[in-house]
Amino acid sequence: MRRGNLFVISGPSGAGKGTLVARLLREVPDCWVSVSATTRSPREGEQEAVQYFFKSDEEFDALVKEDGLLEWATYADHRYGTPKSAVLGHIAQGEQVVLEIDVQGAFQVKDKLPEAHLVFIEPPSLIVLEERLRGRGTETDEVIASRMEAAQAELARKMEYDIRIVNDDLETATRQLVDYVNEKAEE
Ligand SMILES: Nc1nc2c(ncn2[C@@H]2O[C@H](COP(=O)(O)OP(=O)(O)O)[C@@H](O)[C@H]2O)c(=O)[nH]1
Ligand SMILES: Nc1ncnc2c1ncn2[C@@H]1O[C@H](COP(=O)(O)OP(=O)(O)O)[C@@H](O)[C@H]1O
Repeated sequence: MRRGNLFVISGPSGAGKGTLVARLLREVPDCWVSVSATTRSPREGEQEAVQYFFKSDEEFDALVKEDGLLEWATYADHRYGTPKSAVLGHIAQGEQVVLEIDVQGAFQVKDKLPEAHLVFIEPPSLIVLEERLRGRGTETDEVIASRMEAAQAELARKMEYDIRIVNDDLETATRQLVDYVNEKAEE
């Protein structure tokens, strides 16, 4: 059994985090991805406890109050947080635990668990990022504008991460992510 590790994956909305994490899961058998709690509404096709645990504001308040979250942050008018006990349990079982969370949350995790490995997924350019967000077809123009604004602030912190992966060619980016996780798991 390999030693358990924590990987935090951040990057602007539309950079390809979800796509890369899905591919990582297929390639690394001892990998487990945390499901976050959020106050945003489900998108078409999203299911409770699969993409997120969808919460009302009151339910999210209760999670914060009972110290049930490893970290939480407000992103584009909604709150998102990582359920703590599942994450710690899976690391203790020797798994490669992945959090797909925003930049604010990533540094909260690093403060609490300094051994966490921070991975930043970069788009090839802001133009490509906007094309991908539009191409995904899940957000209104207003939401896309607010995510493009958030992207600038996120990209400004990329040098604080342990590794940056530019998601231009999907195969190349997948390989870089899989190799990084396997390398750390074997250290
Ligand atoms: N801090 C924090 N951020 C999260 C969490 N879950 C998701 N996020 C981030 O919230 C942002 C918006 O996520 P989402 O609404 O699913 O949009 P998407 O990333 O464009 O698919 C992204 O940057 C996610 O990485 C969490 O538990 N904590
Ligand atoms: N390397 C890539 N080349 C082209 N399109 C991509 C690439 N990676 C992801 N995409 C597409 O870009 C969109 C955003 O990707 P997604 O994984 O949802 O981003 P995020 O989770 O970071 O918000 C999706 O439609 C996805 O299929």
